[in-house]
Amino acid sequence: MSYILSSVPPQTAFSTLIVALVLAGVLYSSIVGRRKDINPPGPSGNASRELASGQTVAVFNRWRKEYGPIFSFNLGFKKVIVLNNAKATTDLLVKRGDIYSNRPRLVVAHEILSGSMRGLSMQYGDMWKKWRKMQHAGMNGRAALAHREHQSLESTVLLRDLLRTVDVDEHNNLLQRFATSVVLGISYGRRVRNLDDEMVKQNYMALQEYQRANSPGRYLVETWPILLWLPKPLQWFRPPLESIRRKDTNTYLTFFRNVKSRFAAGIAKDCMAVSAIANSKAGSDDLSEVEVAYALSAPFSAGIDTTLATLQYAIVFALLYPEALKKAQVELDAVVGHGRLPTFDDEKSLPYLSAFIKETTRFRPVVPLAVPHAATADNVYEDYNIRKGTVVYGNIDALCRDSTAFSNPEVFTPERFLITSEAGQDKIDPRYVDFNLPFGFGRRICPGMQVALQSSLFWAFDILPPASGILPDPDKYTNVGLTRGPEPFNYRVRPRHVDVAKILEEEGAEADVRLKEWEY
Ligand code: HEM
Repeated sequence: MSYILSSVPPQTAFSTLIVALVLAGVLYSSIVGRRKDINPPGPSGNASRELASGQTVAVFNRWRKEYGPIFSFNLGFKKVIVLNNAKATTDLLVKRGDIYSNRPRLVVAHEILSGSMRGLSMQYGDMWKKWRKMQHAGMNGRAALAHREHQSLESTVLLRDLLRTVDVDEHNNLLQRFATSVVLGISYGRRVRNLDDEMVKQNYMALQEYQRANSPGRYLVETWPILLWLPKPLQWFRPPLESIRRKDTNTYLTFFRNVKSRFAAGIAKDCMAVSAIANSKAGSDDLSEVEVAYALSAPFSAGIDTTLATLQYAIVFALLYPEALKKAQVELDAVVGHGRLPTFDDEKSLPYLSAFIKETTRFRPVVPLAVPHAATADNVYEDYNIRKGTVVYGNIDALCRDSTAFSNPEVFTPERFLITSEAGQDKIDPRYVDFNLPFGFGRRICPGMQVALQSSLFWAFDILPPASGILPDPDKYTNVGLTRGPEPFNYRVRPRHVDVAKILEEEGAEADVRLKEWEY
């Protein structure tokens, strides 16, 4: 998932001229009596340099200790506010969803390169609402049943292949292939057999261009959108970006039209593309064909790194907390037994396992700062006047470590999510019942959060330290845009009982055949 912090203003004579214009604007607004800016405390000056280290989470957490739960700073000409407690994030990002559901403006990556069609960075408004409706329709209801079937089959193949493979690098490829296939199954009803797949490569290419276009300081127009007032032929930055856009558009349209042909032939699997085709009404003001084609790429940009990192953390915590893994396995043995793989229907009977997964997402949230929101109107909160256009981060990492919400937050404790009985009364903190904090806030909350994580890994395998005995350090991260995962680590898997290999080989062979329905 990518949404990089904004760009650094360059020091040129031209910028001096613009500064003069901006100052004139500020002077004008103070003369006409605008409410005085009162910002939360924070570091002075332009914070770009400090944030350029790429250690944004660590820097934010340091500033939180220094300036308090709501702090602010300047990034170029942008004002940024970071919310670090549950009250402020709920008050603003959830309860004032009508004001705080926008995204910061991305002139190059979103507007020019993507024709304003990428939902993740889309401004809040009618088009985003249609985009979001399409995401929901494609992930829930009838489509969800097809996703579950596809995901279960892929999961069986994954376990079988993990068992056959000793090399940990190869394990990571298998996990990544699994996450990629699940996500492309959601968008296009299509399976990915290996990571050299053309659809995967082309999607990655488009994503890399988007990330490159987002690199801080790369484009003057990002800091000075006033350059968009130049006649188009004079906008020197535009032609290469538009050429990439034509290529991306072509790629996405080809993917979508492929599903359309399969739909017409009656052979398309249920997926987001199919639900978009089925729900579109001639002559309506729905998303256009090209907008739908772009919308179908959203799960690829937002769903793969996040799913993969969560799976990797589940393995890390199984290694670091073997007693928690053991409890999950005792539960699996009691509910599922040794004779078959777990299914989605077992989920409700596996509370400890589901608590383990929740705790995994809390203990090291994989999108630690969510995706930045932005305010669409001036408003007052506590003692502060927050201006329209202010960028607002909900610091998920800090919220998940808040000791007023989670007792002993630095200890991995799935039990906190279990219902306990005290004096004959069932007890659970209501905040934990639908725990979705790692998935963001309010109207922008992750639409893919129902894409369930797999339970069968722990059914099949004991997760063991490598021969070297070196365990992973959960505080060493690999960052990909706004997503983070653990640094590469070693481990071994060992089948838990005599029947595992036989079941995985048999069910794996059957899954290979059934998955052909998703192959094209
Ligand atoms: C464990 C896995 C995942 C985590 C932790 C996660 C987390 C997040 C977070 C924190 C946000 C930002 C919410 C905000 O702005 O407040 C987000 C947005 C989003 N996620 Fe996920 N996500 C996960 C998996 C997925 C999957 C599997 C998909 C798709 C199949 C997906 C699709 C999206 C999309 C499209 C958005 C943008 C929503 C918008 O801007 O309206 N995510 N996710």
